[in-house]
Amino acid sequence: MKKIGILGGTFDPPHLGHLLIAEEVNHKLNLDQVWFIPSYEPPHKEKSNTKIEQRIAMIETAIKDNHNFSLSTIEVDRLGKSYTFDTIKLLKEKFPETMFYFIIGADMVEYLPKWYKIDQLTQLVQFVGVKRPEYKLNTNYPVIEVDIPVMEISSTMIRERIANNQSVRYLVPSNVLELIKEYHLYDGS
Ligand SMILES: Nc1ncnc2c1ncn2[C@@H]1O[C@H](COP(=O)(O)OP(=O)(O)OP(=O)(O)O)[C@@H](O)[C@H]1O
Ligand SMILES: O=C(O)c1ccc[n+]([C@@H]2O[C@H](COP(=O)([O-])O)[C@@H](O)[C@H]2O)c1
Repeated sequence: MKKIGILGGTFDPPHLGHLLIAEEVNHKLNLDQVWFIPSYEPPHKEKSNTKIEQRIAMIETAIKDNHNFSLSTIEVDRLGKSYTFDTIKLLKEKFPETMFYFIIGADMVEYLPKWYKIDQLTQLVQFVGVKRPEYKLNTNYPVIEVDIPVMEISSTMIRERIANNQSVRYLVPSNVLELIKEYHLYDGS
């Protein structure tokens, strides 16, 4: 049976935290691949101001040098709110022989009780939780913990630093930074 990790997210923009958690989980759980799945419309937060094409382009460039990583546009193709239950159901139909591991940071672990059809979802997918500053990983839901070097990086932090004219070098991959500049993202222009 194939083992595929999924990192779902808004990726506005993708940063080194995303890449490191995908890499660590991929290695520690011996996965075949990790698929990055950008949400079209996040289920629980404001729709991103960044065009979906630009979020996709940033993910593609961020992951292109890692042959274990790939992009899936399954949620973008579906449009509407991107509930994980709908995505996993579709993936299980398309790939019945694959075991899916859904990777989430501790902020999302804390939020699990509010996920759409969470009790059914935990029957379909194995959640994998990773530490994140200021959030707790302990939960009553079945979540495997994978140890990672904890990183205080978020997309919010990247957007705020750019808006305040601070450097984000070494917080996002350099090719993502080039795209951020090309698209004039987050700088108020
Ligand atoms: N530094 C990090 N450490 C651990 N998990 C992270 C980190 N950054 C993001 N994640 C996890 O990656 C997934 C996708 O995150 P997302 O794309 O929303 O980024 P974010 O940094 O949380 O964004 P924002 O600040 O805009 O809310 C989520 O499960 C989130 O918990
Ligand atoms: O399905 C839900 O109810 C649900 C609620 C919160 C988050 N998620 C998913 O969790 C992933 C991380 O969310 P986010 O907002 O941090 O990008 C992303 O794939 C979301 O679609 C899913």
